[in-house]
Amino acid sequence: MGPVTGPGPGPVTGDVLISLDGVEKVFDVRRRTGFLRRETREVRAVDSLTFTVPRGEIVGYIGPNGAGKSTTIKMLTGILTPSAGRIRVAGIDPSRERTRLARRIGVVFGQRTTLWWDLPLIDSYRLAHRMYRIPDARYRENLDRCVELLQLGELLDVPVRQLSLGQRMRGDIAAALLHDPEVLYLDEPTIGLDVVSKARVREFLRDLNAERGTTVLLTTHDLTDIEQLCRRVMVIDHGRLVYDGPLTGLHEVGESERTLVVDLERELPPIDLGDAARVVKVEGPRQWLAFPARGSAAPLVARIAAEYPLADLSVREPDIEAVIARMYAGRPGV
Ligand SMILES: Nc1ncnc2c1ncn2[C@@H]1O[C@H](COP(=O)(O)OP(=O)(O)OP(=O)(O)O)[C@@H](O)[C@H]1O
Repeated sequence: MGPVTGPGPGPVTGDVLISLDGVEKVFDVRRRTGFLRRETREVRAVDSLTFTVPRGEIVGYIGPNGAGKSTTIKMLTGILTPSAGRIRVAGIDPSRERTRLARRIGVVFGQRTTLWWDLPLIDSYRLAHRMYRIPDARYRENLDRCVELLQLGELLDVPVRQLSLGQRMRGDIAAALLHDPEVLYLDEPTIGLDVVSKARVREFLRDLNAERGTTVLLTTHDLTDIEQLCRRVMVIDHGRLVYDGPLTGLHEVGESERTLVVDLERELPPIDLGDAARVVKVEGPRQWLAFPARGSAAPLVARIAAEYPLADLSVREPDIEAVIARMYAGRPGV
């Protein structure tokens, strides 16, 4: 079964920077089944994966734990070789020409750093300067820009191990960009960051994409990252692509619900709006009502205001994790 395709983001017209065609990755996992007996089991981490990403796009790549996201990114960087299928990134077969590809891509793994732990931050950048043979003027320009936009100025002489998580993450993002990569793979770039650091990282990525046209493939469990950065989302589950399209379309596929949070002037029995909405929670004078995401909140608000002593009210957008879960639930066998 192919992925569900949303109504956009429209046909791919720009040049294709990343392409996967029927890509598979199977791991042989050996397991002990007795004193001397071992059994080899196949884990199909990625299965029949086919998609393209045009230059300049920011794509969210999401799915539950163990879905195959990291395996895909490892194949796209050349760390892992596919068991079957064809991958091209900037015209290069990643597993065959990993070193040549390394000059064209940047990678940030949120859960581990590529920076030198005991050295001041600037030393990792100097090493990258030499390793990638970045022309001096370009290195200076890129470094200055990252230092300014990621606010690294006061951190350059601090050993990496002394940086906070958010500071280190900004340091890692800069390290991935000094050699002007055309593609940036980001695996959980905002994990563990506070709200302010998250916002800073997102703003930086938006600017980078707008000004330099850097293509970004973003893996995250923080769906606000996706909402704020990506027009297109790919959802993977059990190694297969199950959705490819805009985020709004994902809501529709998931037939999700929005929530009205209603504060009444006093505690009352659950609000009754018939089939239009249903009460999912009551806590004192506050009630939560779920209604279809596609519907408008306005008539519901009007009815509540007319029939109940209303003190305050707000609308909550669907939790996208829930949308995805619902989507899987509705598609047995994917
Ligand atoms: N080196 C490996 N050897 C054996 N199995 C592996 C290996 N790497 C990944 N897997 C398996 O492949 C499947 C996909 O794993 P992967 O790490 O790609 O998922 P993920 O979507 O990145 O998950 P998460 O969100 O938890 O990081 C899982 O079942 C995992 O156990």
